[in-house]
Amino acid sequence: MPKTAYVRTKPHLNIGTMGHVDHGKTTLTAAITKVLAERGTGTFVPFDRIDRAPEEAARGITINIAHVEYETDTRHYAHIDMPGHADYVKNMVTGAAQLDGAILVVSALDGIMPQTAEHVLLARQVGVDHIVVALNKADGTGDEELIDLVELEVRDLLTQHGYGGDSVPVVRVSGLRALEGDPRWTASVEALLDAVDTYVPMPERYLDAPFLLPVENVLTITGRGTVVTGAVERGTVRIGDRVEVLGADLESVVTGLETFGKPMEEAQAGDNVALLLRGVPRDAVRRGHVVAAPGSVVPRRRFSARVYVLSAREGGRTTPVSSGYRPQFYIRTADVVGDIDLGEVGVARPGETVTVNVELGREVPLEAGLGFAMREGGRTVGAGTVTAVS
Ligand SMILES: Nc1nc2c(ncn2[C@@H]2O[C@H](COP(=O)(O)OP(=O)(O)OP(=O)(O)O)[C@@H](O)[C@H]2O)c(=O)[nH]1
Ligand SMILES: [Mg+2]
Repeated sequence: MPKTAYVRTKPHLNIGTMGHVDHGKTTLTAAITKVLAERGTGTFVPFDRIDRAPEEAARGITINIAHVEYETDTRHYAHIDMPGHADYVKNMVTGAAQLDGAILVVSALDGIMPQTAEHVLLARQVGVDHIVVALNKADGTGDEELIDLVELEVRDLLTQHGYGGDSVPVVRVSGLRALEGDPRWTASVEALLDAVDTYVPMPERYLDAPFLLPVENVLTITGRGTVVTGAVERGTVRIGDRVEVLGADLESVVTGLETFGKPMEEAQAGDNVALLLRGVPRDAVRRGHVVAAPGSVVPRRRFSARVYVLSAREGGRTTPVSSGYRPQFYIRTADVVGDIDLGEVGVARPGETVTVNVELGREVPLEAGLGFAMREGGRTVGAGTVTAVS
């Protein structure tokens, strides 16, 4: 049976759930789909369809990012549910790099925890401009004053990272009770969705720019070929278009185009899509590669940047970094090692902001203004913005 084509009736945005492990992101994601399925604008995706890898089920945590799709009255959303566990921050960054807005899930019982703060910092760095807060597990405490304190704490954290914490919507919800169908908490999830609809603006989409898509994932469809997925950063692409895969150093032709299993004629900036690429071996393409209009971007290795070195209190290093330091750089969906040159200053202490020159281990598409995070040994050690590419 032919699949039903995607019909673009509402503006499309990419959002997602982030926050500390076990604060209820996946439960809330399932609850959102349930509430909207009951309204008739979505399909219910149960918890175990979101955390569906055997290891996720066994350990009771999210490891991989998962995508679900739904509509509110005014918008079509792709929603990425991200892992909160400290070991999978890498996957969280890949998810966050595709978002137009994020739902920060904070357990009202626990308040801010290390990955709450780390995710806010990383979201800021990879270009998420709007956050809505879900104070989750609000069913679990009879103490409203305690929740008030958590709310103040979260607003403060957001302000520290440039999100204007005073004006960010903070909605008290219970994903679990909403999932169980409790009317009070179903209403709380509806209130959260209304906040997302009204607070997260439709971003400017650069439709006229040359096509560019950072690769999030690579799959094989037996008998058809290699598929890459991700959110289109700019431009448009149609079946039959020639594209270049930067990182794999090959050219190909788009022979299929889908969003959430629905075929489309043309994908445009913001769309979360799967591209079928002709003649591309599965092993040639990886997360972090970039699919682009041929010749439209020249990948580079060297750039200068302003970098903030996280303090120990923020989970960063306790000792200074000096020239020759080689952390991993998280740029769009890529993570690539890079060598830091601090010039005459020579060292940077935790808590300082410095100008650095970087030489990456491989070429990636770079441009001034691009944000990135630096990580080492499983923790985030710095956050920066590209100032010039050389
Ligand atoms: N009381 C209460 N418990 C909740 C609520 N939401 C989630 N939980 C419970 O909290 C635990 C963790 O929920 P998850 O949804 O897996 O949390 P998560 O944030 O997705 O966890 P990671 O993805 O591993 O970071 C589960 O036992 C849930 O049943 C809620 O609103 N109220
Ligand atoms: Mg989860």
